[in-house]
Amino acid sequence: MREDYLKGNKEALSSVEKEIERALRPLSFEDFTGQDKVLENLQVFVTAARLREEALDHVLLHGPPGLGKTTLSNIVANELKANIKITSGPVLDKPSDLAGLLTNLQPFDVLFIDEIHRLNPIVEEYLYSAMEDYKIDILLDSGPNARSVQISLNPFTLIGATTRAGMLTSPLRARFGINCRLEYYDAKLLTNIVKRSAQILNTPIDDAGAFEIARRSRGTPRIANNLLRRTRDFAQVKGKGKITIEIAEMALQALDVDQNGLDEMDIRILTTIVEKFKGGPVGLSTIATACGEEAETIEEVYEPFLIQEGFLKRTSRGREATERAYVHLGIVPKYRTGELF
Ligand SMILES: Nc1ncnc2c1ncn2[C@@H]1O[C@H](COP(=O)(O)OP(=O)(O)OP(=O)(O)O)[C@@H](O)[C@H]1O
Ligand SMILES: [Mg+2]
Repeated sequence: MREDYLKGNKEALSSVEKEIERALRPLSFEDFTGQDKVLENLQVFVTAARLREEALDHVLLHGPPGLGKTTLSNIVANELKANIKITSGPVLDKPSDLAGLLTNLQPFDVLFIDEIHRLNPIVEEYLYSAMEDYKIDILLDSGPNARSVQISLNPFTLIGATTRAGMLTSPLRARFGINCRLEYYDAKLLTNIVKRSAQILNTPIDDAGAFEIARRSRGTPRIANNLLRRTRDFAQVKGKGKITIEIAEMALQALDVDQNGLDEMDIRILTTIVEKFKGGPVGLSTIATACGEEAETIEEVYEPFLIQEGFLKRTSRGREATERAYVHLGIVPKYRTGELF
């Protein structure tokens, strides 16, 4: 389930879990932990827009899954005291789908388009004039009577979220006045997030227990919250209800989350590169086939964290396992001779 969820397949969640996720989601800038720079900037831009009684400039949020893009979009709308309409790239099939949403926006509303890199090119082009001049062309009638009329929209803010900023076309990217990249969270920030969530879930937790979950959550609040919920189960069934370091360690081991927070697929990727491809360099699609995972998921979900933590290197010739990966896997680099790392 966790992989499904990380892939962005939110349908993989049961309704109870969706409910919990909603309860854990921060609603104001104040509630939101971390991403200080992004937050400070957004706060200034939101305040300025409100003072001038203008729509906030369009915002692009990008970064790996589960770091808070959707959460922040909702917060921005809240702080603007505006409504938010939520949709996603793959859902907007044709320009008329988008026109329907745009024409229903009230002044200064937020339109949130998730997975904006997956917009159909025709819809994307249609979005350009809406973003630039708050105007769109609508086609009336069809056949010989067809004519298009231009209509004005209320000023609005588009917030686009993507895990793949590199896949955005440059004309679309250029139309966002505010561009924010979310980074992985350090263990200290995640500890605060875990404690806050535990409090909302009415689960007692001590500092060491919270830190243990935090440092093994791949720098990602969504994973931290998921691990917290699973650990809570262990605390209830195997302990006395409180999450301690012993309970956290037991739960994380049972969940196959290792000491560095790497999970089974992370390990499979590293082991494959080391054992089947002599440590690399090896191409992404080859790794994907060997691991039985989609290349896109590896690139989007697993690789950024493995690179950031120094287990993997991306070179022009492909992916390479680093010395840290060998050490972590407990494997001596027997294939490599001469210039080691
Ligand atoms: N800074 C934060 N403080 C507290 N909780 C957070 C924070 N960021 C994210 N979360 C929690 O993590 C969960 C995932 O966040 P969110 O859905 O916003 O991620 P996302 O970046 O939109 O992910 P995806 O790319 O998969 O859509 C949320 O339910 C929220 O509760
Ligand atoms: Mg999201």
